[in-house]
Amino acid sequence: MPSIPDVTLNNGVTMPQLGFGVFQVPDDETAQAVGTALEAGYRSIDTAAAYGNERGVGQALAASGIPRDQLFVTTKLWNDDQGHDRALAAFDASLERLGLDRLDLYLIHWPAPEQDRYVDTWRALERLYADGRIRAIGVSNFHVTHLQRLMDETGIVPAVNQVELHPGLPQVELRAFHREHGIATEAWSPLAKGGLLRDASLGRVAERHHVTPAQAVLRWHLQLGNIVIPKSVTPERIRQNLDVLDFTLDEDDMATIAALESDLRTGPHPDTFG
Ligand SMILES: NC(=O)C1=CN([C@@H]2O[C@H](COP(=O)(O)OP(=O)(O)OC[C@H]3O[C@@H](n4cnc5c(N)ncnc54)[C@H](OP(=O)(O)O)[C@@H]3O)[C@@H](O)[C@H]2O)C=CC1
Ligand SMILES: O=C(O)C(=O)[C@@H](O)[C@H](O)C(=O)CO
Repeated sequence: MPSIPDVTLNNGVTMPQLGFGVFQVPDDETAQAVGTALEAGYRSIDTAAAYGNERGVGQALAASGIPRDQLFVTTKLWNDDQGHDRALAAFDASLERLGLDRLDLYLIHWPAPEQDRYVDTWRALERLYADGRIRAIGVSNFHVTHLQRLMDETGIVPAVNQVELHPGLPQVELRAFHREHGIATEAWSPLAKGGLLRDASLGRVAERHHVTPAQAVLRWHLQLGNIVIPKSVTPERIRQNLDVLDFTLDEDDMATIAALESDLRTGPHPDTFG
Protein backbone atom coordinates (compact mmCIF):
# COMPACT_ATOMS: atom_id res chain seq x y z
CA MET A 1 0.00 0.00 0.00
CA PRO A 2 1.36 3.49 -0.81
CA SER A 3 2.41 5.55 2.22
CA ILE A 4 0.10 8.15 3.74
CA PRO A 5 0.89 11.61 2.33
CA ASP A 6 1.98 14.37 4.70
CA VAL A 7 0.61 17.89 4.87
CA THR A 8 3.14 20.58 5.77
CA LEU A 9 1.65 22.96 8.33
CA ASN A 10 2.38 26.71 8.37
CA ASN A 11 5.24 26.26 10.85
CA GLY A 12 6.96 23.55 8.78
CA VAL A 13 5.74 20.62 10.91
CA THR A 14 4.40 17.72 8.84
CA MET A 15 1.16 15.92 9.68
CA PRO A 16 -0.26 12.77 8.05
CA GLN A 17 -3.18 13.66 5.78
CA LEU A 18 -5.10 10.60 6.93
CA GLY A 19 -5.49 9.79 10.62
CA PHE A 20 -7.77 7.93 13.03
CA GLY A 21 -10.51 9.55 15.17
CA VAL A 22 -11.84 8.13 18.43
CA PHE A 23 -14.95 10.17 19.29
CA GLN A 24 -17.51 8.04 21.18
CA VAL A 25 -15.12 5.12 21.62
CA PRO A 26 -15.34 4.12 25.31
CA ASP A 27 -12.00 4.45 27.12
CA ASP A 28 -11.78 0.72 27.79
CA GLU A 29 -12.26 -0.09 24.09
CA THR A 30 -10.00 2.66 22.80
CA ALA A 31 -6.67 0.90 23.28
CA GLN A 32 -7.88 -1.97 21.13
CA ALA A 33 -9.27 0.26 18.35
CA VAL A 34 -6.17 2.48 18.28
CA GLY A 35 -3.96 -0.63 18.43
CA THR A 36 -5.73 -2.02 15.36
CA ALA A 37 -5.34 1.33 13.60
CA LEU A 38 -1.62 1.55 14.37
CA GLU A 39 -1.12 -2.01 13.19
CA ALA A 40 -2.95 -1.18 9.95
CA GLY A 41 -0.57 1.74 9.35
CA TYR A 42 -2.23 4.86 10.78
CA ARG A 43 0.25 7.13 12.58
CA SER A 44 -1.98 10.09 13.44
CA ILE A 45 -4.56 9.79 16.22
CA ASP A 46 -7.23 12.40 17.02
CA THR A 47 -8.70 12.47 20.51
CA ALA A 48 -9.97 15.14 22.93
CA ALA A 49 -10.21 15.65 26.67
CA ALA A 50 -13.99 15.59 26.22
CA TYR A 51 -13.94 12.10 24.70
CA GLY A 52 -12.78 10.61 28.00
CA ASN A 53 -10.45 8.21 26.21
CA GLU A 54 -7.02 9.88 26.27
CA ARG A 55 -5.80 7.11 28.63
CA GLY A 56 -6.86 4.42 26.18
CA VAL A 57 -5.08 6.25 23.36
CA GLY A 58 -1.94 6.53 25.52
CA GLN A 59 -2.03 2.82 26.35
CA ALA A 60 -2.17 1.90 22.67
CA LEU A 61 0.65 4.27 21.76
CA ALA A 62 2.85 2.85 24.52
CA ALA A 63 2.02 -0.76 23.65
CA SER A 64 2.69 -0.26 19.93
CA GLY A 65 6.44 0.15 20.29
CA ILE A 66 6.32 2.68 17.44
CA PRO A 67 8.98 5.38 17.95
CA ARG A 68 7.43 8.58 19.27
CA ASP A 69 8.75 10.66 16.38
CA GLN A 70 6.76 8.50 13.93
CA LEU A 71 3.47 9.25 15.72
CA PHE A 72 1.30 12.35 15.45
CA VAL A 73 -1.04 12.87 18.39
CA THR A 74 -3.78 15.50 18.54
CA THR A 75 -5.94 16.32 21.53
CA LYS A 76 -8.28 19.21 22.26
CA LEU A 77 -9.03 21.61 25.06
CA TRP A 78 -12.65 21.37 26.20
CA ASN A 79 -14.92 24.40 26.54
CA ASP A 80 -15.02 24.33 30.37
CA ASP A 81 -11.25 24.75 30.43
CA GLN A 82 -11.08 27.88 28.30
CA GLY A 83 -9.18 30.84 29.80
CA HIS A 84 -5.41 31.25 30.08
CA ASP A 85 -4.61 29.48 33.36
CA ARG A 86 -7.26 26.80 33.10
CA ALA A 87 -5.97 25.94 29.63
CA LEU A 88 -2.43 25.46 30.93
CA ALA A 89 -3.69 23.08 33.64
CA ALA A 90 -5.95 21.21 31.19
CA PHE A 91 -3.01 20.69 28.86
CA ASP A 92 -0.93 19.15 31.66
CA ALA A 93 -3.82 16.84 32.56
CA SER A 94 -4.26 15.70 28.95
CA LEU A 95 -0.55 14.97 28.57
CA GLU A 96 -0.59 12.99 31.82
CA ARG A 97 -3.55 10.88 30.62
CA LEU A 98 -1.88 10.33 27.24
CA GLY A 99 1.39 9.39 28.95
CA LEU A 100 3.31 11.82 26.73
CA ASP A 101 5.74 14.62 27.49
CA ARG A 102 5.03 16.51 24.28
CA LEU A 103 2.02 16.82 22.02
CA ASP A 104 2.02 17.17 18.24
CA LEU A 105 -1.14 19.25 17.84
CA TYR A 106 -3.33 20.95 20.46
CA LEU A 107 -6.66 22.44 19.41
CA ILE A 108 -9.17 24.73 21.07
CA HIS A 109 -12.16 22.41 20.65
CA TRP A 110 -14.88 25.06 20.07
CA PRO A 111 -14.79 28.85 19.96
CA ALA A 112 -17.68 28.98 22.48
CA PRO A 113 -18.23 32.63 21.52
CA GLU A 114 -20.67 33.29 24.38
CA GLN A 115 -17.84 32.68 26.86
CA ASP A 116 -15.61 35.12 24.96
CA ARG A 117 -12.43 33.45 26.24
CA TYR A 118 -10.91 31.97 23.11
CA VAL A 119 -8.35 34.78 22.62
CA ASP A 120 -7.01 34.34 26.19
CA THR A 121 -7.05 30.60 25.66
CA TRP A 122 -5.10 30.99 22.44
CA ARG A 123 -2.40 32.95 24.32
CA ALA A 124 -1.98 29.94 26.64
CA LEU A 125 -1.52 27.66 23.63
CA GLU A 126 1.04 30.10 22.22
CA ARG A 127 2.94 29.90 25.49
CA LEU A 128 2.93 26.09 25.47
CA TYR A 129 4.14 26.20 21.87
CA ALA A 130 6.92 28.69 22.72
CA ASP A 131 7.95 26.40 25.60
CA GLY A 132 8.34 23.52 23.12
CA ARG A 133 5.57 21.42 24.67
CA ILE A 134 3.44 21.31 21.50
CA ARG A 135 4.72 21.06 17.94
CA ALA A 136 1.74 22.90 16.44
CA ILE A 137 -1.32 24.74 17.73
CA GLY A 138 -4.67 25.11 16.10
CA VAL A 139 -8.39 25.43 16.57
CA SER A 140 -11.53 23.49 15.86
CA ASN A 141 -14.98 24.60 14.80
CA PHE A 142 -13.82 28.18 14.20
CA HIS A 143 -15.66 30.24 11.59
CA VAL A 144 -14.09 33.08 9.62
CA THR A 145 -15.08 35.70 12.22
CA HIS A 146 -13.42 33.70 15.03
CA LEU A 147 -10.27 33.08 12.98
CA GLN A 148 -10.04 36.71 11.93
CA ARG A 149 -10.32 37.89 15.52
CA LEU A 150 -7.60 35.50 16.71
CA MET A 151 -5.26 36.66 13.97
CA ASP A 152 -6.06 40.36 14.49
CA GLU A 153 -5.59 40.26 18.26
CA THR A 154 -2.62 37.90 18.51
CA GLY A 155 -0.92 37.90 15.12
CA ILE A 156 -0.52 34.12 15.29
CA VAL A 157 -2.23 32.13 12.55
CA PRO A 158 -3.55 28.71 13.65
CA ALA A 159 -1.80 25.81 11.93
CA VAL A 160 -5.05 23.83 11.58
CA ASN A 161 -8.79 24.39 11.79
CA GLN A 162 -10.65 21.11 12.35
CA VAL A 163 -14.27 21.51 11.26
CA GLU A 164 -17.25 19.42 10.29
CA LEU A 165 -16.67 18.73 6.60
CA HIS A 166 -18.05 16.06 4.28
CA PRO A 167 -19.88 16.06 0.95
CA GLY A 168 -23.07 17.22 2.69
CA LEU A 169 -21.23 20.22 4.20
CA PRO A 170 -18.21 20.98 2.02
CA GLN A 171 -17.29 24.29 3.72
CA VAL A 172 -16.29 25.92 0.45
CA GLU A 173 -15.90 29.48 1.80
CA LEU A 174 -14.09 28.45 4.96
CA ARG A 175 -11.68 26.32 2.93
CA ALA A 176 -10.95 29.30 0.69
CA PHE A 177 -10.20 31.44 3.76
CA HIS A 178 -7.90 28.72 5.08
CA ARG A 179 -6.04 28.59 1.77
CA GLU A 180 -5.62 32.36 1.72
CA HIS A 181 -4.13 32.37 5.23
CA GLY A 182 -2.11 29.15 5.25
CA ILE A 183 -4.38 27.27 7.66
CA ALA A 184 -4.67 23.51 7.04
CA THR A 185 -8.24 22.23 6.76
CA GLU A 186 -8.99 19.13 8.83
CA ALA A 187 -12.34 17.41 8.28
CA TRP A 188 -14.20 15.95 11.25
CA SER A 189 -16.98 13.47 10.59
CA PRO A 190 -15.46 13.06 7.12
CA LEU A 191 -17.98 10.27 6.44
CA ALA A 192 -20.86 12.36 7.84
CA LYS A 193 -21.02 9.68 10.56
CA GLY A 194 -22.01 7.17 7.87
CA GLY A 195 -25.04 9.23 6.85
CA LEU A 196 -24.42 9.68 3.11
CA LEU A 197 -22.96 6.30 2.30
CA ARG A 198 -26.15 4.82 0.83
CA ASP A 199 -26.55 7.55 -1.78
CA ALA A 200 -27.02 5.99 -5.24
CA SER A 201 -24.83 8.43 -7.18
CA LEU A 202 -22.01 7.97 -4.67
CA GLY A 203 -22.52 4.21 -5.01
CA ARG A 204 -22.00 4.44 -8.77
CA VAL A 205 -18.74 6.39 -8.34
CA ALA A 206 -17.55 3.80 -5.83
CA GLU A 207 -18.50 0.90 -8.09
CA ARG A 208 -16.58 2.40 -11.00
CA HIS A 209 -13.41 2.36 -8.90
CA HIS A 210 -14.14 -1.00 -7.20
CA VAL A 211 -14.13 0.65 -3.80
CA THR A 212 -16.74 1.24 -1.11
CA PRO A 213 -18.72 4.50 -0.80
CA ALA A 214 -16.70 5.36 2.33
CA GLN A 215 -13.46 4.94 0.40
CA ALA A 216 -14.76 7.16 -2.42
CA VAL A 217 -15.66 9.89 0.07
CA LEU A 218 -12.27 9.70 1.78
CA ARG A 219 -10.56 9.90 -1.61
CA TRP A 220 -12.68 13.00 -2.43
CA HIS A 221 -11.35 14.64 0.75
CA LEU A 222 -7.74 13.77 0.00
CA GLN A 223 -7.96 15.15 -3.53
CA LEU A 224 -9.41 18.40 -2.13
CA GLY A 225 -6.39 18.63 0.19
CA ASN A 226 -8.32 18.00 3.40
CA ILE A 227 -6.78 16.21 6.37
CA VAL A 228 -9.19 13.40 7.38
CA ILE A 229 -9.67 11.43 10.59
CA PRO A 230 -12.35 8.77 10.01
CA LYS A 231 -13.46 6.83 13.07
CA SER A 232 -14.34 3.16 13.22
CA VAL A 233 -14.28 0.44 15.83
CA THR A 234 -14.65 -2.24 13.15
CA PRO A 235 -11.26 -3.72 12.21
CA GLU A 236 -12.24 -4.31 8.56
CA ARG A 237 -13.40 -0.68 8.19
CA ILE A 238 -10.34 0.64 10.01
CA ARG A 239 -8.18 -1.05 7.37
CA GLN A 240 -10.52 -0.16 4.51
CA ASN A 241 -10.46 3.55 5.37
CA LEU A 242 -6.69 3.56 4.97
CA ASP A 243 -6.82 1.81 1.62
CA VAL A 244 -7.66 4.93 -0.39
CA LEU A 245 -4.26 5.86 -1.76
CA ASP A 246 -4.07 3.96 -5.04
CA PHE A 247 -7.01 5.21 -7.08
CA THR A 248 -7.92 8.66 -8.42
CA LEU A 249 -11.33 10.25 -8.86
CA ASP A 250 -11.75 12.17 -12.09
CA GLU A 251 -13.46 15.55 -12.42
CA ASP A 252 -16.87 13.98 -13.01
CA ASP A 253 -16.52 11.79 -9.92
CA MET A 254 -15.48 14.79 -7.84
CA ALA A 255 -18.47 16.78 -9.16
CA THR A 256 -20.88 13.91 -8.46
CA ILE A 257 -19.72 13.73 -4.85
CA ALA A 258 -19.76 17.54 -4.50
CA ALA A 259 -23.40 17.48 -5.64
CA LEU A 260 -24.29 15.81 -2.32
CA GLU A 261 -24.03 19.24 -0.66
CA SER A 262 -27.18 19.72 1.41
CA ASP A 263 -26.19 21.94 4.34
CA LEU A 264 -26.13 18.77 6.44
CA ARG A 265 -24.79 19.32 9.95
CA THR A 266 -24.29 16.21 12.09
CA GLY A 267 -22.98 18.18 15.08
CA PRO A 268 -23.58 21.46 16.91
CA HIS A 269 -23.31 24.88 15.27
CA PRO A 270 -20.10 26.71 16.24
CA ASP A 271 -21.78 30.09 16.58
CA THR A 272 -24.04 28.87 19.36
CA PHE A 273 -22.37 25.85 21.00
CA GLY A 274 -20.46 25.97 24.28
N1 LIG B 1 -13.55 18.72 16.57
C1 LIG B 1 -14.79 18.30 16.72
O1 LIG B 1 -15.66 19.01 17.22
C2 LIG B 1 -15.14 16.93 16.30
C3 LIG B 1 -14.15 16.05 15.98
N2 LIG B 1 -14.45 14.77 15.57
C4 LIG B 1 -13.32 13.89 15.23
O2 LIG B 1 -13.54 13.36 13.92
C5 LIG B 1 -13.51 11.92 13.99
C6 LIG B 1 -14.41 11.32 12.94
O3 LIG B 1 -15.73 11.79 13.06
P1 LIG B 1 -16.96 10.90 13.55
O4 LIG B 1 -17.97 11.83 14.10
O5 LIG B 1 -16.46 9.85 14.44
O6 LIG B 1 -17.59 10.34 12.21
P2 LIG B 1 -17.10 9.65 10.85
O7 LIG B 1 -17.59 10.50 9.75
O8 LIG B 1 -15.68 9.27 10.92
O9 LIG B 1 -18.01 8.34 10.84
C7 LIG B 1 -17.90 7.35 11.81
C8 LIG B 1 -19.07 6.39 11.61
O10 LIG B 1 -18.99 5.80 10.32
C9 LIG B 1 -18.86 4.38 10.44
N3 LIG B 1 -17.85 3.97 9.47
C10 LIG B 1 -16.51 4.17 9.54
N4 LIG B 1 -15.89 3.66 8.47
C11 LIG B 1 -16.85 3.12 7.68
C12 LIG B 1 -16.82 2.43 6.45
N5 LIG B 1 -15.68 2.20 5.80
N6 LIG B 1 -18.00 2.02 5.94
C13 LIG B 1 -19.15 2.23 6.57
N7 LIG B 1 -19.25 2.89 7.76
C14 LIG B 1 -18.09 3.32 8.31
C15 LIG B 1 -18.44 4.12 11.87
O11 LIG B 1 -18.95 2.88 12.32
P3 LIG B 1 -18.14 1.83 13.23
O12 LIG B 1 -17.31 2.60 14.23
O13 LIG B 1 -19.25 1.05 13.88
O14 LIG B 1 -17.33 0.98 12.32
C16 LIG B 1 -19.10 5.28 12.62
O15 LIG B 1 -20.46 4.96 12.86
C17 LIG B 1 -13.98 11.65 15.43
O16 LIG B 1 -13.76 10.35 15.83
C18 LIG B 1 -13.20 12.69 16.17
O17 LIG B 1 -11.86 12.29 16.32
C19 LIG B 1 -15.75 14.36 15.46
C20 LIG B 1 -16.79 15.19 15.80
C21 LIG B 1 -16.56 16.55 16.25
O1 LIG C 1 -16.90 15.07 18.92
C1 LIG C 1 -16.51 16.19 19.17
O2 LIG C 1 -15.31 16.49 19.11
C2 LIG C 1 -17.46 17.24 19.57
O3 LIG C 1 -17.07 18.28 19.99
C3 LIG C 1 -18.92 17.04 19.39
O4 LIG C 1 -19.28 15.79 19.19
C4 LIG C 1 -19.72 17.73 20.48
O5 LIG C 1 -19.14 17.51 21.70
C5 LIG C 1 -21.13 17.32 20.50
O6 LIG C 1 -21.62 16.70 19.59
C6 LIG C 1 -21.91 17.70 21.67
O7 LIG C 1 -23.23 17.34 21.46
